[in-house]
Amino acid sequence: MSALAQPNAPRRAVELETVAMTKIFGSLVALEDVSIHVRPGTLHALLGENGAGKSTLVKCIMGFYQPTRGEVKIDGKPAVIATPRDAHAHGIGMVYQHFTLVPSLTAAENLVISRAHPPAVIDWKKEIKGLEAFLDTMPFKVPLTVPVSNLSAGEKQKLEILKQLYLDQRFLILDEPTSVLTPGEADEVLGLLRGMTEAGDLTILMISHKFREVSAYADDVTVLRRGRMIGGGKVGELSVADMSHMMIGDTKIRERAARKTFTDRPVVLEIAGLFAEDDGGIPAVKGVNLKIHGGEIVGIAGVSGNGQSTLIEVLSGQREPTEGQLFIDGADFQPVRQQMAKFKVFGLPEEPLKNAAVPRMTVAENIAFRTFDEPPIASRFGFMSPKPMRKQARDLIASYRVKTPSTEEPIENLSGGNVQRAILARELSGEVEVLIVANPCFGLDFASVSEIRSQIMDQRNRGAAVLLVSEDLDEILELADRVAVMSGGEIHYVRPIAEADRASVGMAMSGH
Ligand SMILES: Nc1ncnc2c1ncn2[C@@H]1O[C@H](COP(=O)(O)OP(=O)(O)OP(=O)(O)O)[C@@H](O)[C@H]1O
Repeated sequence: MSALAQPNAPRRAVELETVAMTKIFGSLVALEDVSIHVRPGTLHALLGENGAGKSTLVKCIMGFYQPTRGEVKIDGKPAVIATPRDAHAHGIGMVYQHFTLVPSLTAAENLVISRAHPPAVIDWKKEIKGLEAFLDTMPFKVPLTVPVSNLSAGEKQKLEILKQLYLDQRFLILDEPTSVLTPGEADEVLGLLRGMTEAGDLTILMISHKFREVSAYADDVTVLRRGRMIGGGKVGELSVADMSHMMIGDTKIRERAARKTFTDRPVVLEIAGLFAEDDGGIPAVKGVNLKIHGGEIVGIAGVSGNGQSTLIEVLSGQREPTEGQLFIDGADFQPVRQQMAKFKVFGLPEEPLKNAAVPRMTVAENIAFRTFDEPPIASRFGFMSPKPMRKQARDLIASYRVKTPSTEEPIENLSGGNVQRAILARELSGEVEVLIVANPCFGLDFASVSEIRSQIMDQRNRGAAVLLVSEDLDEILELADRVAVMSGGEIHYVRPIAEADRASVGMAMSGH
């Protein structure tokens, strides 16, 4: 039945259970006998370290994967979910970490085309009226007639959620829904969703790595570890320490080294008068000048979509600038492989599986990628030598706690967080003079966040010049020596960390 067919009789919150859900990939048991019960009208958090099986569980619920064993029950009855379409028919929808809206279309257009059977000829007057009536029943509002590309990240995320509600999905799976939002937006969105669950209009299963949000907004929690359900219960009866212990057991979290003081810090990386365009040929970086010293972390804060991605693409050689120059130690620098090796430039771009890995190649090959033509991996005659390569990969996998069945697994089969760890292992393990990282902890569990931030600080303390682009203001305030804010493709605000407070950085982020 279409969403608009019964505008006055929306579905109520759905109850969902998984019964002994098991998923085996080759020799890897990704999920084993996981039985969770998500009560109707509750917000249920799903916690677990990277690779614990959270995505596999929700993909089985959504019909992207067929479980090896086990079943899904909806409102107490076994449900056949062979495809995502079946899941939608049962009222189950999913909101992903990344946006799925068409940027050039308006919110209204996006909503109408998302219907399973949009009309061949659309009566926009009638549709807008219908949409306004629908929005009146919702706790969120978004502008209907503005192209989605002009909406803020918070508005886009609200629209993604609204789209599911418009399609009458009453069980929403949210995959780290707040990772692209500012803390204020995150509280607003979660608060409104919580209101809907309390009213009995919606049930939510939320994958999260943020204890603060779980404690503040979730009713119940389930914790997965190595594919098994390790614990859970009512959030009100569990402390953060209880939940983190369930997630990682007795694994020790590495303490961050203190910030070393340097007496002399020469300029290492200089960005001079840089201009660049985005994919659509629109100016995205407009005259950026920045000098980064050895032993210094400069954090670039900003709301996503203000030119940071384009800047990172230029610095990592993925995009040609239209104007401007880069220097390292005063010498002209072109970000091509040979010069990156010469100047010891390393980094982590956004979406590392796409931009920093060869998805079908093995974990060992991907970890060796930057060093495959150097001894001991390359032999004297230039052939790759698999034994030292595997040994090096095994050592790095162990020290960066990358979860993979073996060094020979295609890297695309690793969980998102583990791909990130594998690439960081490759990039941080050598001698680094310049480190350029974009959202290095995006999607990582708390133990890995702590580990990766420690590694970044270690490189700084060893004298590397670090450019850290992050949408997470807390990350910047925690790591950076200086804060720069990028807004509308320009950098106007640059302050030493001691003079930067959250309010003034926030103002600069919003373009003031
Ligand atoms: N298509 C696949 N083929 C082989 N192994 C897979 C596949 N998908 C997932 N895995 C493995 O299953 C395990 C669980 O992965 P999953 O993506 O469910 O973890 P996760 O808890 O969602 O992690 P993250 O927080 O990093 O997203 C991992 O070891 C992963 O490598």
